[in-house]
Amino acid sequence: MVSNVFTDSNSIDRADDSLHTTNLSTWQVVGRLTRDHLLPRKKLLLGCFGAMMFSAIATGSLPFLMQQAADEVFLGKNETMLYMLPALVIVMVAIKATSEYFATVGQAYVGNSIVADLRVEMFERLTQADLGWLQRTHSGRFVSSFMNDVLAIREAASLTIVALGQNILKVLLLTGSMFYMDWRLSVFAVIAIPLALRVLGRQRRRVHVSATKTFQETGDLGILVSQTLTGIRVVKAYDREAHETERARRIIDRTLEFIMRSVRTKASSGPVVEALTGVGFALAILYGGYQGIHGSLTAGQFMGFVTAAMLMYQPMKTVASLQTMLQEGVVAANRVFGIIDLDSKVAEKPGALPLKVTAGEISFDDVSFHYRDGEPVLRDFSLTVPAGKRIALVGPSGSGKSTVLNLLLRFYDPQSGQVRIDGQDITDCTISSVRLASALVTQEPVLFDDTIRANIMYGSEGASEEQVIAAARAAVAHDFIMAFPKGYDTPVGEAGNMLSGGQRQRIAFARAMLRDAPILLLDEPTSSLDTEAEAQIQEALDVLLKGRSVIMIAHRLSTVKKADVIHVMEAGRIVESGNHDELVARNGVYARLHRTQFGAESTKSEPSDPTDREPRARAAANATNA
Ligand SMILES: Nc1ncnc2c1ncn2[C@@H]1O[C@H](COP(=O)(O)OP(=O)(O)OP(=O)(O)O)[C@@H](O)[C@H]1O
Repeated sequence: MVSNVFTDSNSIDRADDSLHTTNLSTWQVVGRLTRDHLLPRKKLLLGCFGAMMFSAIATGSLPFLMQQAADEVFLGKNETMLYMLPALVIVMVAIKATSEYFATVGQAYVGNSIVADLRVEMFERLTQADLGWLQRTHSGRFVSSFMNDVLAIREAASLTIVALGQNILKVLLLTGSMFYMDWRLSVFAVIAIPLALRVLGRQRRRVHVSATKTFQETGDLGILVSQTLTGIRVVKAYDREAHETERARRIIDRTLEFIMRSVRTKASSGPVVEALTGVGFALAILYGGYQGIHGSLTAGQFMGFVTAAMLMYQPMKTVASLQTMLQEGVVAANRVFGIIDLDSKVAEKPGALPLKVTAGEISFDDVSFHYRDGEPVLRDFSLTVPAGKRIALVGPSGSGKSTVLNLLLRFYDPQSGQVRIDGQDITDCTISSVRLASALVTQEPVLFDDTIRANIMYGSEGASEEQVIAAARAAVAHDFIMAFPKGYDTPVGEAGNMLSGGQRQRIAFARAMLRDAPILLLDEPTSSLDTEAEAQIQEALDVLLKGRSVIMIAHRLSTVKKADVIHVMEAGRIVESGNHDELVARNGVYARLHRTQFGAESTKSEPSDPTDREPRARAAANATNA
């Protein structure tokens, strides 16, 4: 059954999961958690350990009190002790209870603050990670690390603290008292421990494998949930609900199987230690009893020893099975550290200075770039955008248009050549100053689940209410915003789904307007809209373009015509440049695109007449809405 589980062809194809995990051993993980997260909290930890020590001492004193009770009260008939011993027991139990309370709260605080630290570190790392790396990995995998992996690490950290602070101390104290009482008996009691450790080593490896699979499957479930909900319209339209549910069921079944493998192995580690040490314990009783009959061992000594041995077994079981119990935490930590340790390829040079934008001239000089080795995307690409001018990039799908914007925003750095803004190589400048120089408007407007105001102010947090309203007015958005009962405080819903496409795009324009960057990058902001919505945003687009250096990726004739120069890209190079009429007259790539891509919009009449595009745009819009 398990082998089927491993080889199920319906599992989700994980995008190179090994990329995101480190390969640290149990003790390396414990060492790193101790160094990075436990030692910085050493005062609190010392408090915890102090509380644990009191608890251990109080626990360790109980066998002695038992011994005294047997020897002094029962055999010695000592009445003073009859009253003293219960009082002492109450004091010790009170110390034990109080110190255990503080130890538990302190330990939970440490564990949960490690979770908080790791979540912040991962989030920071993810927001700074290279786009290429992020795009190769499904977001569900990251969500799973945030939700599940860190909790497993917390358990591992708690186990380590308890094992180190409480149980090891208890084991040492109780073993000390056992050896103090009778060393020969003690040797019998601990004789089987080395054998137990060997068996546990094998179990540790089994748990490690199951835990790895469990986390992968849990990540897959996250991916499946997120992609099913994102594509729910297509899932329903293609009648795939049952298929997706079946896929989810298989992943959930596999996860259950792997969890149960871990649980079975871990659950058996306690009994394994118990069975093996029980043999030693039986030998100790045999030897102790023999000594009681034939030797000098008193009943009190024997009872004290037996109490110490019994009290020692539970903490010893915990310490001995620690490696096995820690495996889930180790696997989870390797996944989390894989994210935290990630190096960005786009890095700031030491001593990088902020970009100084004077006029906003952009130039690409002999830029070559590839995402994957051996698959060039831009080849010796050169382009100049004079300050305040608008250029349009057109070209077949995959010709590298979006890549040009990616490089200008430093989402990636080119392998050779330079990208310059006002003569400064942007790889010599700080990343944030380069990104602040541009405002990006994407094909699909990106809105966050917040109010309209927050969405407009995204990236311009210091803006005043008047500035927000002015930006919205310029983007021809103010009137429709005010028509909502809550105005600017209207929530836009997940990804803005409570607004229409045209409204979303105008909010995105208002955001870019408020940002007021000297460079504007447009990734065909009208292509996802139908003709009516497109007509609504043309006016807003005209205001947005005014006075900026603009690179626009254009699929629509109406957008292309707003450019001063049109550059035609093919296979990572500019192959033609000019204005619309020149390029059509040349009868080259542009003319072909004009006929096939946006030319279809205009075959019936005047090319720039947007109403001629209606049937195609409607069809496209209907397809999107399907
Ligand atoms: N993150 C990525 N990793 C690997 N390859 C990529 C990545 N992004 C784009 N590519 C590849 O680079 C090439 C150029 O892509 P790009 O998105 O720049 O083209 P485009 O001209 O903007 O296309 P479209 O008009 O379809 O949006 C394509 O072959 C694409 O498959």
